[in-house]
Amino acid sequence: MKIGVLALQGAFREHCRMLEGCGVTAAEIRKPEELDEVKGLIIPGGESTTIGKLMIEWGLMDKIKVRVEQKMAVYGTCAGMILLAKEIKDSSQPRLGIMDIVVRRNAFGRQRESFEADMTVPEFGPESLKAVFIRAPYIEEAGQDVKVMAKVHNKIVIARQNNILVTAFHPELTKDDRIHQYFISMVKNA
Ligand SMILES: NC(=O)CC[C@H](N)C(=O)O
Repeated sequence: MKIGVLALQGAFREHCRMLEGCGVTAAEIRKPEELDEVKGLIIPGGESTTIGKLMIEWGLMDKIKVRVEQKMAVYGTCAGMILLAKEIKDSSQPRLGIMDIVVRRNAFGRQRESFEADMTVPEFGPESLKAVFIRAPYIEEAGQDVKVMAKVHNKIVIARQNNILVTAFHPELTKDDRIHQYFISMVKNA
């Protein structure tokens, strides 16, 4: 099975490494036609304004939307989560806008530019998940069809809406591959 990682800007190499470690072939995606060869897509962390602009410039914005509507599984990390959100607080930046969530960018405040936190994810069992947050957003509101999977400091940081998964943090920067394993099972069942 082949999963794509949007490789325009940001932490895409780390996601590829993580997927390969899970026994899946990872493909860096830069052109719309490369999407035809993958069953799922990861949108990495980085700078959401830059990634959004490049998605339009490279002709990927509409094609990704159509593929997700056709049930391709997609997983957005941090900036990737921002790009999937229907509403971004105080911003009109380009986005896919396909998940029923309201996000706030750089939301944990200045002292919390970057931090680690442990969280419980009921789907993953009792062992807590350590996560790295870097100028992270959080989900301020989630629609009816959105399943909240974990919170940190009482803010939503993992959520799923059908074939769309998002995390406010960067699991590709840790050794714990449970989020990637979970996404791979979403791709298999899509
Ligand atoms: N680690 C990240 O992806 C940071 C996201 C970045 N702060 C943004 O708003 O796009």
